[in-house]
Amino acid sequence: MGSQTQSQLPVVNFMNENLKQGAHTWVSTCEVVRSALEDHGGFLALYDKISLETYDLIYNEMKSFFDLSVETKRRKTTEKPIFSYSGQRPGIPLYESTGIINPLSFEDCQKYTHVMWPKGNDSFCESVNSYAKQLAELDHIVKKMLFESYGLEKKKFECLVESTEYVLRGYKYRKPQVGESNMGVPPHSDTTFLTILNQKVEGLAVKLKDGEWIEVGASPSLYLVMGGDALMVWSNDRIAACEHRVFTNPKIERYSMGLLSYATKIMEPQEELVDAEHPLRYKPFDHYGYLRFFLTEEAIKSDSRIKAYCGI
Ligand SMILES: O=C(O)CCC(=O)C(=O)O
Ligand SMILES: [Fe+2]
Repeated sequence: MGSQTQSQLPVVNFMNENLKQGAHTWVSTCEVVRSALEDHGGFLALYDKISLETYDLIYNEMKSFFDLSVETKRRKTTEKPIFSYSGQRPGIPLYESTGIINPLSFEDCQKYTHVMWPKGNDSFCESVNSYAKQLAELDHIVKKMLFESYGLEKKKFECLVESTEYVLRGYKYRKPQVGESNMGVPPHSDTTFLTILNQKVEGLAVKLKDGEWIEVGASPSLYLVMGGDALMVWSNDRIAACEHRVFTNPKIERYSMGLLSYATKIMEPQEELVDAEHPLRYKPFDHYGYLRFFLTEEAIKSDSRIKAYCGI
């Protein structure tokens, strides 16, 4: 056998008791998080704050959502672009997903639940809210580490958190029919600032910087953390959005969950990340403007939608 090394996506352990701000492990983990994002646009997180009970509940509740009629699932829940239900799309026929906006607010979870189940569905509402709250803790730690690793002020981190809008997305992929491809979602990067994904069933793969595709495992404590297009702008291209794709297992339906973050305020590349080696690459960025631009003809025919929208 040759001594060929296999490329890997970094794995960061967030279950470590020493992972408290200021501790030795905290500082070294900040560096691992930043270099993984800079090198590959993402990493795997081991995170056990979400109990098995919450994990089972959220996937059961999401199954009950996807079991609703298409007409019900398509009910309008928001005016915002790309945040609502998506399914039965010709290019990706196996794929369905729904987004719950601001899932950290119990009231907003209730509003969403009420549209889908006018007579109420407390267990859906409670599961969404508690799952999102627990997953947002991981999102906060990752962002805090990234800010610290770049030496940015705590105040800047707090501003970002304040201007963040979360969307909790549930995904379902039906089994392909005979003769149908098992492609779930083709290679793409997300429009988010950060995306955190967990999958109940395998199928997700990530492209490393050397071009190799790496399969992500399925486990209740395993999360894929990925930078999206907004993180590219924020980091002035030091972090490239993570390319990923989904192939389904032809024998089983696939479910996954994601916590996606967006910026509600105009975002600019961090001035500390602009220097002679990294000249300013983006104009101030309106995340919701970008989401509206994303599906226009101009965006679709461009080489890079984010560069076409606000690149310099
Ligand atoms: O199903 C998944 O795990 C990820 C789906 C995805 O990447 C997307 O919808 O952007
Ligand atoms: Fe994606």
